[in-house]
Formats: sequence, C-alpha cells, structure tokens
Amino acid sequence: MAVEKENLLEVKNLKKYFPVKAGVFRRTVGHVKAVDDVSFNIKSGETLGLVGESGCGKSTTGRTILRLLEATDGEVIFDGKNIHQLDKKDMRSVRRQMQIIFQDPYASLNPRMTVADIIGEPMDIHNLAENKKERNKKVEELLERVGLLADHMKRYPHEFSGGQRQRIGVARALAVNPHLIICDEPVSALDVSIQAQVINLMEELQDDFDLTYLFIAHDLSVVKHISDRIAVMYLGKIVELADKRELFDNTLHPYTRSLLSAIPVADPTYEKERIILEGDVPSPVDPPSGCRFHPRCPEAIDICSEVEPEFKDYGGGHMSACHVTDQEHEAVNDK
Ligand SMILES: Nc1ncnc2c1ncn2[C@@H]1O[C@H](COP(=O)(O)OP(=O)(O)OP(=O)(O)O)[C@@H](O)[C@H]1O
Repeated sequence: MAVEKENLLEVKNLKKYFPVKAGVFRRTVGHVKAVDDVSFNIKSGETLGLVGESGCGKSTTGRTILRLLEATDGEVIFDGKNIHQLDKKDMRSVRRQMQIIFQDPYASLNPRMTVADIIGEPMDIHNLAENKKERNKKVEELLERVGLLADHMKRYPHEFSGGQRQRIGVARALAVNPHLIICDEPVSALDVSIQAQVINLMEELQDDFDLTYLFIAHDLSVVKHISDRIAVMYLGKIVELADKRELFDNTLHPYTRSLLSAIPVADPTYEKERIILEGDVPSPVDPPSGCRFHPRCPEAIDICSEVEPEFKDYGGGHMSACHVTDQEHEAVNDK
C-alpha cells in the first residue's frame, strides 16, 4: 500500500491586502486585494503549479508564504509550525528550509559578486561550512550538480547566458539544503529551448535533494510537465485546483478552459477552438463591475454577478469556485 505523504506546507485563508493611498496626506482610500482568502497544501516531495495571468497575485502569494511580506490574515503552516507566529530566531531557522528562485536571472544575482560568493553567501549566513575551503568545495559540487563547471566559481554573473544564470540561482537556493523551493516564474525570462532544460534540471534535483516545489508561472504549458497538481489563480483567489491530469482532461472552471485553449498545439493539422477572454486583464487595483468574481468569464450566467461562488470539492480533491461548474455538475447528476 502506498504511504500517504505528509503536508509540508499548509496555506489557510491567506490574505495580503496592499493599501492604496491618495491625496496630499497620502490617506488610505482602499486596498488592493492581491491575495484574497487563498488555501491549499503541498505534500512533501510534491510540486504544486500556481498559474494565472499577470497581476493575479501569484508572486505576492509566494512572498507572503515565505514571510518576505507580512500577511494581512490567514495562516502558513510549514512542517507543522505556524510561521507567521515565529519570532526572529525561529524564523531564521525556518527560512533556511524555504528558498525562492526568482524570475529574472539578470536582476536577482549581484553583479559585483563572484559566483563563489553568490552561492556561498547563504552558507555563510547559516554557518553551514567550517571554513572557506569547505565552502568552496560545496560551491564546486553545486555548480557541477546544476550543469556548470567548478571553474565558473571565479567568474561574475555578466559572463553567463540567461539559462546559466538561472542555474546559478538554483545552486544558490540549494546551498542551504532547503525542503521547499518557491520557484517564481523561474523560466519565464528564458528562450523556450532553454526553458525545457531548466525545468528538466529542476525535476532531477527534486528527486536527488527530496525537494518540494511551489512552481509559479503565467502559462499552463510551463507547469504542465513539472506539476503533480495545479492551482489556477484569478484576481487574488484560487478558482480551480486539481491533479494535473484531472485539470487537463476534466476542466471544471470556464476560466481554466480559456487558459487551456491558449496553449499552442504542435500539430498544424489540428484546429483548436480558442476561447478568447474579452477585455483587459482585470486588476485587483480596480476590480471590474458587472460579474464581480470572474469578470471576463465567457460562460457567465446571471447568478455569477450576485453571489460569490464557493470553492468546493467536486470529487477526489478537484476543487472549483464557479456557478457554471455547479450547473454543469447538477445537469450530469440529473441524467
Ligand atoms: N508592494 C505592493 N504594493 C501595492 N500593490 C502591490 C504590491 N505588490 C503587488 N501589488 C499588486 O498586487 C497585485 C498582484 O501582484 P503580483 O505581482 O502578486 O501578481 P502576479 O500574478 O505575480 O503578476 P506577474 O506575473 O505580473 O508578476 C497587482 O495588482 C500588483 O499591482
């Protein structure tokens, strides 16, 4: 019998609201609900893909989990500890176990530091090497593990390509032996051919280092291969969450369907019906009127504008928040 893995991360009703200030006195006139009541969990060794269009709150979710931003409300339980309640000292030790890889490999590496110092710095902060020799030996091993050369440690970031820089970012994250890595669009800035190489590397490392990933991307095709489960985010909320296969084969939410229809298919004879999302990408800064919850949903019905849909389980952990899903589900059950 397969052993059920434990949750490494539990996010419960997480909220992050940013104040909107205006006028001469910079008074708070409202809030941007960047993350608005988000809940999910990730089991040890699992990859949860978090997808959604630009501005829907993916990065803010990742940063609030890591406590790089303080939460407005909600809980983040990591390895059994409520991390938003930890003091500085306990947070420091938890921080070693939770790392982040950023989108832009050009901006996220200090151009004045050698690769040895970029990767070695987190080891210094957490006292993970006895001396410089041991630290450099570990840096060499990490460089080789991410597909670079030990010799590269003496060089500076500008001497590398985008893909190589992202490998350096991955080595830096690995330097402190983390359990969880939040990958914040780690391949979005790279050429498509390089994207696949970096994703393959991250999959190999996951097995070797027993890593758990929250993998953020704006494109479903990017998270398709690496994820076990996928959460779709829209205007600060998760609107659908399911096992990867289930999400692709039995999509429940119209918004996810439209995202799926935008994935290109590598077959010129295959004609795919593209579901176009009308209007601009909605922003939590200025939430749209009309259907308040999923404003550009191509299948909205009257009730969609009136009552916020509940995020509920339609079987086997396939969650969706949508009145249309409800209607379709009822129709199938009535047959
Ligand atoms: N520090 C901040 N102050 C005010 N508003 C912010 C701040 N950070 C993010 N926001 C707003 O919160 C919303 C969510 O932003 P976030 O960067 O999390 O989205 P995202 O889905 O990661 O988008 P992208 O893929 O473009 O990075 C946006 O409307 C953004 O403008």
